[in-house]
Amino acid sequence: MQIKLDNLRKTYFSGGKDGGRKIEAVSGVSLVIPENSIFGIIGKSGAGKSSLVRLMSLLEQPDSGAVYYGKKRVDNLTKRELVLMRRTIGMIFQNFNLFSSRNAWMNVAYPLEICGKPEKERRRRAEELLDLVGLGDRIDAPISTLSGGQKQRVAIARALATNPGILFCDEATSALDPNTTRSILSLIREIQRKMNLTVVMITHQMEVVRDACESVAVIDGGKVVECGSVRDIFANPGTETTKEFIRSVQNSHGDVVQWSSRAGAYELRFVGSSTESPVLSEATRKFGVSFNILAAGINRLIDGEVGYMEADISGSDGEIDAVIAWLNDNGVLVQKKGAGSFGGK
Ligand SMILES: Nc1ncnc2c1ncn2[C@@H]1O[C@H](COP(=O)(O)OP(=O)(O)OP(=O)(O)O)[C@@H](O)[C@H]1O
Repeated sequence: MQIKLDNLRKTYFSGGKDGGRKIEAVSGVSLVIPENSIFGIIGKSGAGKSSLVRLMSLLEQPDSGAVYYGKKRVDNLTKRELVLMRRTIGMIFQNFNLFSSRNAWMNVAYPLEICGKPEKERRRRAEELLDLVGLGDRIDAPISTLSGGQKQRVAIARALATNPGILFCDEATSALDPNTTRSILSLIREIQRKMNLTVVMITHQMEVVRDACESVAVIDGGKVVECGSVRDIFANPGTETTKEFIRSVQNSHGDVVQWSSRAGAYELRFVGSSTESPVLSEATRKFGVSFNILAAGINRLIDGEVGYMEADISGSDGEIDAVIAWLNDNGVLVQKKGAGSFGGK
């Protein structure tokens, strides 16, 4: 199901409405999240992610603006309509929110209990879902005996119990180690494909966006500051906030190898077929310039790769201008360091 947000606003008052400080947590957010895809919403602490997800998942009403699931407006439902609509949404959280007094299958079956399904049916569905998330052999396990990754698998199974069309993942991997994070992200991708879900991943980790999402919105100060395909955003980040997020993943996994303490004067990004052709040697031959490469690396995204390089370019001003124009035409985005974004975005 497509999700559309139309100019959403939400203000909170810290310390009470009278005389308290006014905080515009969500400040005019409009987004279209395509159905049957994985969409990331990334922002730093305090950017407004949790406030936004509460509005999108109908846990809170906006002060103004509208939320649509498909063609239906859903931010102004009656209590009864809301109960039914909530069954079309699954949610998972950073701290799993499982009942420690119930074992694995009883946690998964909980939403079905609320819907009044008989025990036999609840058990059968819970078994099927625990199997799907790789815990078919831990159906009766007490929650306290499960690892963090296994707990999140139980939470995913529970979120899917009512067969929702939308899955919200609110910092779902933030409490997990890198290997477990990768396995949970790959499970979410597998489930998304199998069940044709629209998945919204709220996160502060660019790894999550890089490893799981097709599109992403970057939020800052309650506003969307940048939105697009993950590939375009990695290739050509338009804001300092996005650049910082990208730098954080380039450094954390050693994706960029830097063999000089000195930064190169130019940043080059290779997208699509330019990652596979010898463009730099061709550029050297054609324009008589030379490249001194100081750092390079690659980001592997779910639908391709974006190469990154820092280099000095030697030649006359005219030669350098000509080679940059030629590289741009051949799928390599070039930017003088510290000169804003590529392509004048
Ligand atoms: N219920 C509330 N009452 C008062 N202020 C709130 C409330 N919820 C959020 N805020 C404020 O709104 C702003 C955005 O907070 P929010 O929790 O949405 O950000 P976030 O991006 O999810 O941050 P984090 O990653 O740290 O959870 C913050 O200044 C926060 O203090």
